[in-house]
Amino acid sequence: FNLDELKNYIDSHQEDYVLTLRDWVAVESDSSDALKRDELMRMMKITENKFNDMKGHTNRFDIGNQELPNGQIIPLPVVVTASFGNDSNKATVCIYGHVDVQPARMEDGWDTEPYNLTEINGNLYGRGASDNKAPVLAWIHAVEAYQALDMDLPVNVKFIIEGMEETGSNGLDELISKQKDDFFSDVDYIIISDCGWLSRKPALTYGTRGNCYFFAEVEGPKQDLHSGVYGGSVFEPMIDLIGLLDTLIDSSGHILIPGINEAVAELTEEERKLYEAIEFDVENFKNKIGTNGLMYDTKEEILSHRWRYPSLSIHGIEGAFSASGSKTVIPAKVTAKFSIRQVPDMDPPTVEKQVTTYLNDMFAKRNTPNKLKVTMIIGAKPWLADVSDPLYVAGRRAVQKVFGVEPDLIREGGTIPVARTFQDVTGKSIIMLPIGGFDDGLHSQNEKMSRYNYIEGTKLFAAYLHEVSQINKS
Ligand SMILES: NCC(=O)N[C@@H](Cc1c[nH]cn1)C(=O)O
Ligand SMILES: [Zn+2]
Ligand SMILES: [Zn+2]
Repeated sequence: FNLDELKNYIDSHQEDYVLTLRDWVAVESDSSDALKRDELMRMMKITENKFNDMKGHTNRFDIGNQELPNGQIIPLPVVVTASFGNDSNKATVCIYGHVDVQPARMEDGWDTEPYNLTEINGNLYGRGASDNKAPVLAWIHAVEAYQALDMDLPVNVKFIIEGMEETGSNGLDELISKQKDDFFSDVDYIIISDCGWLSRKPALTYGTRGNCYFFAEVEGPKQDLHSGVYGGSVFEPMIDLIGLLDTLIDSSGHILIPGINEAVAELTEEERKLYEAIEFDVENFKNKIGTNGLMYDTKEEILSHRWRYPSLSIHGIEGAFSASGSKTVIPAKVTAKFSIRQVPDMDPPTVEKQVTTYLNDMFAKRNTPNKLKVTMIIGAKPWLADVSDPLYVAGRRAVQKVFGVEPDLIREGGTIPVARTFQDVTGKSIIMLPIGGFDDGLHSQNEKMSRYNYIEGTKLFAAYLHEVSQINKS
């Protein structure tokens, strides 16, 4: 095994890698927008074609349809799998990734066209650049490098790539269960690279939060009303909804729904010490966000509230007047979107009951004739791994060989819904091996992937395949 040869090959092909990323970012594979579904399908086809070009054994799984909140039925994008090698003397890794993206429009405040990959000062700006197109491509390029150099792949490599991650991985759980004794039968290890470092230092991620995502719809009069003509005599849906939202959380971030905080696993002294060792600059974090203050002062408090406590966020209100100008309207029907990040030992079905019961009780107290409908549209569980697992030992070795440092062991505040499913259904060890930067702006304006992280990340993945092959050999 000659890592230097692989590193040199990757360095000398970096322009090709950037061009491929440019092609992938140009596809508006936004899974949350039904109007972009054709683009998403095209992205799945591009992914499949790429694997076919590499002579992988590919498969496309139809996972059915999606029913939109308005009742419309649209097809879900296929899930693409590919296999490289099936030597029974080698371990088999399965790499999971997604090629759908969050929405992005120039009007949101991007400095460059979100779907036109633009390089500025070593950063590659574009929607989906870091989440998750560059990491998926880095894995593909790592395999391609072995192939191009005629080096035997140290492990058999399988890929499973989906197109609905950003909206909760619809249909994927069922597919994984169905494929347990088929596609997953020979898989030894699962690798996910859908997250980022915490600082400039490489990291290995051993936990993610889950997410319960709710719609709360308040419906009143049969149509929008003039606030001068009707204001003061009707119960306004928006006032009911805002009042209701105000009962969810207090100004210090304490969630007010009974049962939520009580379910959270106790913080142990051992776990608290883990946070102490991590490199994390609170001032830098604050400045990067561009805020004047944070809810907590210390590194330990901030990290634990990002990773191991639940948080409740209110995302928006559909049906509310939000355009520029000053329309004097009373909206007839409004739907709030909010979510609660899940941590051990919370349980999404229980959270669904707690939230629904609480909101219905609070709504009843308002004595309004309007109607409330609460729906949980995503119920993803948290995931936690054992950092002493050999996959993490291999991760440390690979990081040492490529970056020459010890990685931070971190958790992720975001959610990768499928992580827990992989764990529960396959029972295999899972590692999250991130290559994204701490400041990549995932889901935000000006998302980027640095050229450095993209290229060094490709080397890390190439090195990691070798390190995994060494498990159980020493
Ligand atoms: N890169 C992972 C990611 O961003 N995941 C989404 C998934 C999700 C959770 N609820 C709705 N979508 C995230 O927001 O964490
Ligand atoms: Zn992602
Ligand atoms: Zn995402």
